[in-house]
Amino acid sequence: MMEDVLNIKNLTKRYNEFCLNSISFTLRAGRILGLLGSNGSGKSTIIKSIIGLIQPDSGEIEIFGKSLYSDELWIKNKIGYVGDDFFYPEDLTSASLNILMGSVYDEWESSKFKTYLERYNVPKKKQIATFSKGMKMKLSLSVALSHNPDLIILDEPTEGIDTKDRHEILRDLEELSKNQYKSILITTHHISEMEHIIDDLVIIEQGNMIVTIGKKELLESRPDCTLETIYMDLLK
Ligand SMILES: Nc1ncnc2c1ncn2[C@@H]1O[C@H](COP(=O)(O)OP(=O)(O)OP(=O)(O)O)[C@@H](O)[C@H]1O
Repeated sequence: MMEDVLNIKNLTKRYNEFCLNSISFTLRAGRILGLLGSNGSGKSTIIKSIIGLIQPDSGEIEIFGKSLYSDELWIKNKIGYVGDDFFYPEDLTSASLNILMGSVYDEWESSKFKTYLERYNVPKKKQIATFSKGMKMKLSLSVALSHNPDLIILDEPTEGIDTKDRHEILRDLEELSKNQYKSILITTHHISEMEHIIDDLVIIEQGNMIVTIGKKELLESRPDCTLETIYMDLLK
């Protein structure tokens, strides 16, 4: 039986006019799960709840069979996260960040970080404060992939990144899941670009769960359609 890496049960969070309404899904080991939904449907709210950046009103979040709050430090080491929030000290360079991260993460791999910086064309000696949006995203991704996380959580990780590097990143994610058995939760608005790497889907709309399903099963239900077409139809 495949191991459950992430188990979300009845996750609920209410803001004034928005309600994330009892969301449940599972991410299994070695799989890539695409979390899809329109702008404002609640994807980042789910992701920020999983990594503990926001406090949900109710529901359960289990990571590797443990409650999110039971062993926060252990779980933080196990998760690589990239989102629109940038946490790193901007007066540093990528090279000095490499040293700092060695004291933050138990399994920091300095040489792996250097390899990612080179592969994604991230400057090493430039001050992070002067980085472009795309450079910051690629730096966050390089950090997230360099401390040996078993669960990788990516909130629109290819936003603002040029075509060549986007393809490089998608290839790396596929390799991490297929060859290294890492589990990946990813949100995107670029379904056709991600289609080939995604194994499972969770589709939400206005805070409500539409479907959680395997990609293969979904494509087989509409043999002549692309994932994007099926997705658009589901939102109607
Ligand atoms: N701190 C907050 N206070 C009040 N409302 C919020 C807050 N954060 C998010 N929301 C609202 O919650 C809803 C869901 O937002 P969320 O960022 O989760 O959507 P999303 O699916 O990630 O959107 P996008 O695709 O545009 O990134 C939106 O209506 C948003 O305005």
